[in-house]
Amino acid sequence: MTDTIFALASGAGRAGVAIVRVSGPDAGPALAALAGSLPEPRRAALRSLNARDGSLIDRALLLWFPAPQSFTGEDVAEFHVHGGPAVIEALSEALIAEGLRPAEPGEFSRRAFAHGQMDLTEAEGLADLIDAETQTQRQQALAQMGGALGSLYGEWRDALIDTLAAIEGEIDFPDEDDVPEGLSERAGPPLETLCASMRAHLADNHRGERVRDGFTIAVIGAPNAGKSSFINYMAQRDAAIVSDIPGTTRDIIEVRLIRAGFVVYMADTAGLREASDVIEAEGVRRALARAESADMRCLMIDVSRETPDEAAFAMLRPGDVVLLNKTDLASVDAPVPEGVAAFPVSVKTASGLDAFNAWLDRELVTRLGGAEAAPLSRARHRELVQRALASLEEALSLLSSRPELAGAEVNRAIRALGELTGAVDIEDVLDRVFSQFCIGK
Ligand SMILES: Nc1nc2c(ncn2[C@@H]2O[C@H](COP(=O)(O)OP(=O)(O)OP(=O)(O)O)[C@@H](O)[C@H]2O)c(=O)[nH]1
Ligand SMILES: [K+]
Ligand SMILES: [Mg+2]
Repeated sequence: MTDTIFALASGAGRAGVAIVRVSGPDAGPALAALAGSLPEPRRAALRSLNARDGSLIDRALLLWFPAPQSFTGEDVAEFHVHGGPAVIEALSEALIAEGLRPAEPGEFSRRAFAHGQMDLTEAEGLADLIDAETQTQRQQALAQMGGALGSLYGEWRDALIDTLAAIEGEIDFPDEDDVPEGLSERAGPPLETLCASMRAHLADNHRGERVRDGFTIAVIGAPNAGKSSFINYMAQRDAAIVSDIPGTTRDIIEVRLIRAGFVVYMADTAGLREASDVIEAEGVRRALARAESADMRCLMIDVSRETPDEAAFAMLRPGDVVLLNKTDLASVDAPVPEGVAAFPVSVKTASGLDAFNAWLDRELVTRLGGAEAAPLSRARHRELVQRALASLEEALSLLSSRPELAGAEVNRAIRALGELTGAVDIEDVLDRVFSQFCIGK
């Protein structure tokens, strides 16, 4: 017997209205117990809510969605009450008295998924939409919630099931005359086509994941170059300690920015030099690791003290940027590596920073923008598509020599695609996906 669950579906805190959502077989009886009787399905009704002892909880607007026409596919009731913490507490107590229990994170969406109201990628899109803080995140989440990604993966999976049938037919009823060439001719081209589609799907420069999770920039350079001063300027607050003592920053200090409609995480790092103690050495190690993993490196150079050198530039990749800082103290005309942008700036006077910011915004739009929302938005999707692709490449190489092994590889790919949409029921995958939701979703 399924539990009946409830949760605050609107935001916590004081508000004009709070919505408490209930889902499960006892939703109707609980609603009737509190409101006196069930309102008409899908029509708002204003009623008094009373606790078991007859005391008034609140006057509320009620909605009753009998299964299956509801968000979860179960019987669902919605209580629109006044949004004070005491009202919500009293209503929660009354619902618990009716035998209901508070929902776990993501439990409503998980039930919707279990009742076929949405596939896994759509559920993820819904979670992303609720978390969306930028317009690009919102557009991407809406596209995914609309089923764009799920239907693509579903089409791939259907095509593979057909191909698998062809391969298995060949294994079970080998035609002496045309094995193995016949199979390669029939199953080869569709597999090649699918591999090409998957490769194209993966070759998106991680655009969707960057939009969803943020674009990362590591600010690196020698001690006292002005990295922390720069981070503070970008964040418009004193996020990192600035001092004239070289080696001030040891830990990585990350600030979150919204630029050109994209979430950007900019990391201040320890100045790079021969460390004077173990703590600084750890700071330098972390700085180098962050520089390695970031989407962009921003090398800061104090032009009043250093001439830019090969060793510092060696950390940069095309698309990275050099800030030639402290131009209020000295002027500079240094060559930078091919493909790397450079800006003479003074963090102290803010000179040159507008030009840098304009460049950064343009870069973000070029790298992450696009006429259409990127379909692939999570590392989970990328890993599974990669897994499916690897199996299909293996299958292609085995098709003519070992069709039964090729069939097993195609099966693996089908399973990976099934994991993407939730077509194959894997409890731990579902646990992982839905536990990232917050309560009330
Ligand atoms: N004149 C001048 N001084 C600057 C400028 N930018 C930063 N400074 C100064 O340079 C010194 C070092 O600045 P920080 O921001 O702490 O440098 P950092 O690169 O973070 O240093 P570490 O954390 O020690 O690696 C401070 O005294 C800053 O006030 C600038 O554009 N012009
Ligand atoms: K410093
Ligand atoms: Mg610093």
